[in-house]
Amino acid sequence: MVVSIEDNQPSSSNNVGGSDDCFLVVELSEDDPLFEKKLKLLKDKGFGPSDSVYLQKTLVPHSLRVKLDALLERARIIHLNETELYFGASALDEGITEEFYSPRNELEALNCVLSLVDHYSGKSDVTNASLKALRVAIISRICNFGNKNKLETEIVKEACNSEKHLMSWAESHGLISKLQIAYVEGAGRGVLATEDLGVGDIALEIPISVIISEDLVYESDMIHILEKIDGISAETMLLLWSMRERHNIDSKYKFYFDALPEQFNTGLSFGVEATITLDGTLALEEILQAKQHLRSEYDKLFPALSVSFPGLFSPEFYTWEQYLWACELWYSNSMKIMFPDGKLKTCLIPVAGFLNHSVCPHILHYGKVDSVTNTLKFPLSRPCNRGEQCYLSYGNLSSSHLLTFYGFVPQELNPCVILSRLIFLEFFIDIEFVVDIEAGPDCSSEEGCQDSTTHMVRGTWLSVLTSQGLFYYGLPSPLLEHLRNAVNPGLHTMTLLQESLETEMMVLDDLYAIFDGMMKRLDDSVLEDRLSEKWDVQLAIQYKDLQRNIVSSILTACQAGRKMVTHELKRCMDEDIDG
Ligand SMILES: C[S@@+](CC[C@H](N)C(=O)[O-])C[C@H]1O[C@@H](n2cnc3c(N)ncnc32)[C@H](O)[C@@H]1O
Repeated sequence: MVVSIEDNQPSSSNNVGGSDDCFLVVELSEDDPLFEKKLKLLKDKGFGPSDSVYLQKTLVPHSLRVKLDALLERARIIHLNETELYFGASALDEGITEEFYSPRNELEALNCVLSLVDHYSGKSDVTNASLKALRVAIISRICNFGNKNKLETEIVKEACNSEKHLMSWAESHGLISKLQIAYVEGAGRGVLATEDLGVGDIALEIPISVIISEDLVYESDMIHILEKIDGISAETMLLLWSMRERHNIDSKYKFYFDALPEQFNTGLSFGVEATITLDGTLALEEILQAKQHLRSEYDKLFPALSVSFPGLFSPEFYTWEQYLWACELWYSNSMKIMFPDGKLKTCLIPVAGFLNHSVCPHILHYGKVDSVTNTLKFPLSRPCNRGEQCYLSYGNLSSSHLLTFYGFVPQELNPCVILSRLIFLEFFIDIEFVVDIEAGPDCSSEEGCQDSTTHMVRGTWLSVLTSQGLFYYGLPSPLLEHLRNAVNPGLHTMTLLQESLETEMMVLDDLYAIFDGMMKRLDDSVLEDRLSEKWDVQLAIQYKDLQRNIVSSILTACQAGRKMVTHELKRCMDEDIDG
């Protein structure tokens, strides 16, 4: 995505003038992997790939709001990720005017427009008063948005010595932090703002000298053995390096390793009972496959390496359990960082590794080392008040992925927020899951075949109906389209004619059957005292509850749809009889 500014002054022909007037352009980059889909969406809304929004020198508040909305509408589409695009498109196709697609997308869009304004305002010869007013309006929207999506954090206890030592060590290497570590309810450690932080403030600035990257393996005595292993990745080398370094009392990173938990409690460590509890869910397959894959990777390396090089790969440090621990560490704590040499490396980042995940994060833009300061900066995209927990987004990850590799189930958004908006899109990643449905005959011709074979659904909680009433039911259009095509490949336009309605009924019946089968597999055996269960069983129950809620809301949507279609079919037939 490119955000650009058009410096051209308006020509006299378009009847605007004055050297302090300006154009702001939100531009869709042709390099965007989702370019075609976003372009279509932009066009559907009557926009182009790089529309200019003209800003007069001064604007009355109402006009300013209109301009900001115009910029935001485009910026939202340009910043959609694949999942948001999938669901967002359905709402737009059906004429639902959506306030926003997801908290992350809204913050991206607001920050994109903000950077546009800041870039333009930074020009020494610009004295456009509207730019200043626009900036104030954007910041105010960001603050309001953040306040609506605020998550309360319950502090369990202060940081322990291991975390305090890590902080002091990192500071001695140049860390600048406006955050402090604490134990928070439900997420182990987290970080809290030590002062009121505003948009653009740097919450953390981490010198690269404390970052753990593949460079350390290349400098280590292991490298001459590791580089002889056919096809070994930098990540696997790091995994093996960290398994030994963890026990090295002279390690430069001792304070980092000392502050890591003995056990990570992700889905990869689930015991038998928790695994059984997951029966019928999508996460079960993901966990079993991931574990099987890791075990086969381990078996390729061990005990062979320990037998051949016991000095480097001591058997006591390279057990399967310790390998799994290192996998969990890297899956749940690593970040991909771009270094000044242009290389993208998977890294462990002391202190930043205490940032927990949220769908409405404070930090959106990080991940590129500043080549001037040789530091990694974590700037805020929305304010974080003193004492408030500061969050990051771990990315566009499904709930089964979060369970498997991070060991938590995302929390639903506040139900009041949901009800007040009466729309399903906000649920986004929290309740999304993937259903494999056999690909339609035309899928091979479409770009990104994965899209065509994998469909996503999410709970609607409320059945959303469009102004047209039919053919939507709060379910994503790409999924409905796919099923329509499978049921009746010749049918191209949806009308209220009998053939369309019968197709619709079959689609809804198929969907109902799929999800009804899924619901039956998600038995709801109530566990009397959940808190007395082990951590993994509790987590599995939480995940299963979430899945059940989603499936239940989809079944409700299907039922409501079937009722409507039955009604329309009856009307259609009555009209036929009446002639
Ligand atoms: C990068 S670490 C964050 C620091 C971590 N809380 C700790 O105590 O070290 C990622 C881990 O934090 C926990 N976590 C992160 N976000 C969470 C959330 N929203 N809810 C619950 N746990 C979360 C999970 O255990 C996850 O594997």
